[in-house]
Amino acid sequence: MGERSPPPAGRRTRLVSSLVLGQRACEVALDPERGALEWTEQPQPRGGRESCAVPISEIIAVEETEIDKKQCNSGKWQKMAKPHAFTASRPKHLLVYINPYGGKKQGEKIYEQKVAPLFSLASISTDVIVTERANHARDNLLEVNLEKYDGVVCVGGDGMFNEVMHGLIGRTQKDSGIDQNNPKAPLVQCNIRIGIIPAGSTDCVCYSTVGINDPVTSALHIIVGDTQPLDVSSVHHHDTLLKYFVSLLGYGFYGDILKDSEGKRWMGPVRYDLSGFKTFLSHHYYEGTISLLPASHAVGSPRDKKHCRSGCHICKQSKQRLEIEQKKNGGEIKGDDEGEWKVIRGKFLAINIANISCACPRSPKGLAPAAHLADGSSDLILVRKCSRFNFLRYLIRHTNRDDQKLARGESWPDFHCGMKLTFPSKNQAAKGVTGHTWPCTAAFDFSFVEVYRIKKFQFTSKHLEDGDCDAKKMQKNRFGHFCRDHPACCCIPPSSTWNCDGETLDCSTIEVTVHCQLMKLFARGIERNSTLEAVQRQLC
Ligand SMILES: CCCCCCCCCCCCC/C=C/[C@@H](O)[C@H](COP(=O)(O)O)NC(=O)CCCCCCCCCCCCCCC
Ligand SMILES: Nc1ncnc2c1ncn2[C@@H]1O[C@H](COP(=O)(O)OP(=O)(O)O)[C@@H](O)[C@H]1O
Ligand SMILES: [Ca+2]
Repeated sequence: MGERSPPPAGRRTRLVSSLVLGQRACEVALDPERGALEWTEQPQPRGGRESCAVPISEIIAVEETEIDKKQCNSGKWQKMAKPHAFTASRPKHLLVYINPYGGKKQGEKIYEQKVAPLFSLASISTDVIVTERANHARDNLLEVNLEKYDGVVCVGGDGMFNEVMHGLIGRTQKDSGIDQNNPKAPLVQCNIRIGIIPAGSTDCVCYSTVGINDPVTSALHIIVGDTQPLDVSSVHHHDTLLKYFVSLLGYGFYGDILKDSEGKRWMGPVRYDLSGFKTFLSHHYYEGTISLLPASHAVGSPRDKKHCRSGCHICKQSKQRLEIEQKKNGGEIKGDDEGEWKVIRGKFLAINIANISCACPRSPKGLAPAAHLADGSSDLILVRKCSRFNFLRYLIRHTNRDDQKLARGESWPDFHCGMKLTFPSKNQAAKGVTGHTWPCTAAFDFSFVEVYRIKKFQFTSKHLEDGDCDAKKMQKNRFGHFCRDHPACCCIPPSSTWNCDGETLDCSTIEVTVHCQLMKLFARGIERNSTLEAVQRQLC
């Protein structure tokens, strides 16, 4: 570095130099206008030169090599004094919790092999705690001195993330004198960021906020200090806080899968498939009453085709709204009870509340593809009693992967309804073919599925409304032939359990409130795949 080309009038100096990358000579430029480091290969004899650029804010470390090998330590790269000081928002000290039993039990290995070397390269110091029991991380966070850390990292799945989040939310409310058991209490935002290194069974929070469950990608988001605000919902039973959740609160299908899978943890992530198959066959439905308060402030609907992406303007609007409200109320965020409650009674196979899309490798678009990470609302999905065949059609639509790249002339089979999506070849395009019909793959396009964007929710199971279990009915159901609706089982379970970020809740009667942007993650949301989204827009 060092050579200067004269700056054009009104522009800042562009530093240009030559660099040897392996055997190839490159021209390297530091462009202050674009805030990027660019390098271009010197033209090859047979033509063609490749150009690359990296934003300065995303450079992890700068290292120097000595030209005179005698002077250097066996030719090793030398670290500069402050290689991490590229932007102010980068963490320098992190507190790391590893669940050694999450997912395929690879948490410690993933951290040691893939993450720790990157943290060290970026000069991040860490205190690492390998958990010894469930709730170890949560309890530790309630008393540890957090002031010395710039963030907390959890290595594990959604359950582990949920635990760390409880520790931080609990700590923040305790320090501010807020009673978490009061469902109407204005909660105080947590300013310390959480980074998730995926090493669990579903990794839905990581996948939905980063776009992939890859430990290295997550580590890089932590290192460069990305910030992604996140909605959190609280679940109360009368005046007792049961839990907070970020991904899914599910009753019926997902509650039953979780309950069944609890004893199969030794199997690892496959436990969910096995319990899923079993739960699918049992085909239980549950009766109850739902009350919901629509998210009148929310822009958009659960059926939108425009999904929450990096820099989402809907989430930005929510942030502005929140800041105005905080200024008005002296820093507090008051619960918003405005609007008219809607009451729905019925028999449901599944009641799902998704705070975020709930995208994960099993369902790349998620249960609620249009849900936003930080808009202060959740998407409520009600799947009413229907045939097994229809429920299977609904489930299969979640496996849709239409966010993958498609090359010209390539198609991918849509086994859901027997149609194929094809990106037109150049010849076809020249003849005006824009692509085959976009298949009808929305999981919500069924008469037995309803969706709502909500800010509050209540549920009471029918058997509790009726004054609990009718003894005669329960006795009758001991004999399979009395069980008309469930020929394959010997009793109708009166109620299911709630699956709350992968943990079961003991109460079925609950009250849910969405807390806009209560947490912050080291992430930046899912980045746009411009090529693909352009194709989709063309075809739709
Ligand atoms: C026929 C195939 C149908 C596949 C349907 C896939 C839908 C997947 C939706 C997943 C939503 C996940 C929401 C996130 C929940 C997590 O927070 C939570 C905790 O995660 P952690 O273990 O990492 O701590 N994970 C879970 O609750 C697990 C959800 C289990 C989803 C597996 C569902 C498999 C269903 C298989 C049905 C088989 C039907 C076969 C019929 C012939
Ligand atoms: N050392 C430990 N022993 C047992 N359970 C633990 C330990 N550390 C964390 N847990 C609990 O394990 C549960 C599941 O962890 P998670 O990392 O989400 O794995 P998975 O994705 O496989 O469910 C969480 O609820 C967490 O509280
Ligand atoms: Ca949301």
